[in-house]
Amino acid sequence: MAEKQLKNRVCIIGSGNWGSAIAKIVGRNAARLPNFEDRVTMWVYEEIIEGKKLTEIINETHENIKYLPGHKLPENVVAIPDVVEAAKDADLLIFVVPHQFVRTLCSTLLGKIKPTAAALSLIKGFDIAEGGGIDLISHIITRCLKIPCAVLMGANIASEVADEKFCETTIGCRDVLLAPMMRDIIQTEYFRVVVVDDEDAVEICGALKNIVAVGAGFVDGLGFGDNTKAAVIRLGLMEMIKFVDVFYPGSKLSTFFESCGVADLITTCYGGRNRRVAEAFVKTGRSIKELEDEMLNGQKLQGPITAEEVNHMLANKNMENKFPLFTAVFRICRGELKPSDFIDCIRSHPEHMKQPTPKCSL
Ligand SMILES: NC(=O)C1=CN([C@@H]2O[C@H](COP(=O)(O)OP(=O)(O)OC[C@H]3O[C@@H](n4cnc5c(N)ncnc54)[C@H](O)[C@@H]3O)[C@@H](O)[C@H]2O)C=CC1
Ligand SMILES: O=C(CO)COP(=O)(O)O
Repeated sequence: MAEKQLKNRVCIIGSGNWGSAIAKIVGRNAARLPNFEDRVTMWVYEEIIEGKKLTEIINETHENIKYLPGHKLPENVVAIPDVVEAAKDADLLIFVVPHQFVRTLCSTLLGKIKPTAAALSLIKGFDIAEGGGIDLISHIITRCLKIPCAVLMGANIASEVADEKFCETTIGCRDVLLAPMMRDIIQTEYFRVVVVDDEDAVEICGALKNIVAVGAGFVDGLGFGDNTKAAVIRLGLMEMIKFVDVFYPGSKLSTFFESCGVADLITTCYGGRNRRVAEAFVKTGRSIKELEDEMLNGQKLQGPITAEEVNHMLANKNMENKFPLFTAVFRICRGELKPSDFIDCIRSHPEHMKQPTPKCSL
C-alpha cells in the first residue's frame, strides 16, 4: 500500500526580484518545518546569461544572478525551466510572476496539477475581464485551476526583504484550515505575517498602490517636495478606499491599516521601481517602456499597466471623474496629458470639495 504523503510540497512559480527573495524564506522554512518537504521547486522562465542557462546557474551557484544578485538561495530550492514539471506534485503553489503572464501560465498548468493543491498569490495587478470590468489575479487562478487561492501583499521591497531587514506582510485568506500552513511557510523573525480574512481588499490594495506610486514618481520628477508627495499618498489612499467601497462592497476599512494598505503605499511611493521609473519619465521625456527596459534589467513595472486596466473599467462605467488621480496617471503614461497636469489634478481633487457634516445640536 502506498505510504500516505504527510509533508506538503511547495512550488514557487516565478523567479524574478520578489520571487527570488521569497524563495530564500520559503526554502529555509521548508527545510526547518516538519510538515513540509525539504525540496522546494522554483519555476524559472529560462534565459541565457553569458552563454549559460539561468536554471543551471541557479542550481550550481544558488544565486539568481540576474534578478537578485548578491543573495544566496537555500540549496533545497531547485530551479526548473518547465512549469508543469515544477508544479505537478505541489500541494502549495506560490504564484509570483509579473501579472501580465499569469493567464498563459494557468492555461499551461490546467489539468496538470494536484486537484487538492492550494495557491498563494504574491502578484500585484489586475487583468481585464470580459464585459468591461477587471479580474483579480487570485480569482483567475481559482477559476482556471479550480483550486483555492489566498493572497500575500505588504510593504515588501524585495531587496530589503532579501537583506533580512525587518518588515511586515499581510496574508488574505478566508480558509481557516489553509491559513496556518500559508503563514508557517512565509513567517520568519524578520518577516512578520498578519492573516486577515478580507482577501479581495488585500489584493486590491496591492494592485492599486502601484498606480499611486507612479503619481509619486511624477511629483518627484517635477521637483515637488515631501508635502506634495504626502498629498499624493493621501489622495491615492482615498481613491483606493473608494474603489473597494464601490466595486467590492463588504470589504473592511481596517484592511487599509494593515501592511498591505497604507504601509505598502508609503514604501512603494518612496522606494519602489514604479516611483523611480515615473520620476525618470518626467525628467527625461522618454517613454515608460524604454525606461523600464533600460533601468530595470528585465524586471517589470506593474503600475502603468494596472492604471490602464483600471481605466478600462472606469471608462466603461463612466466613472473616470470619480477617480481623478488614477485617471490622470493613466493619461500621463499614455502621453494624453503632460506630467505637470498632475498637479492640477490633485489641486482640484473632489476630496477638497467635501463639506464638513454639521453636528447634531441635540
Ligand atoms: N520586486 C518587488 O519588490 C516586489 C514585487 N511584487 C510583485 O511580485 C510580482 C512579481 O514581481 P518580481 O518577482 O519582482 O518580478 P520582476 O519584476 O523581477 O520580473 C521579472 C520576471 O518575469 C519573468 N518573465 C519575463 N518574461 C516572461 C514571460 N514571457 N513569461 C513569464 N515570466 C516572464 C522573468 O524571467 C523574471 O523572473 C509582481 O506582481 C510585483 O508587483 C510584490 C512585492 C515586492
Ligand atoms: O510592491 C512592492 C513593494 O511592496 C514593490 O513595488 P515596485 O514594483 O514599485 O518596486
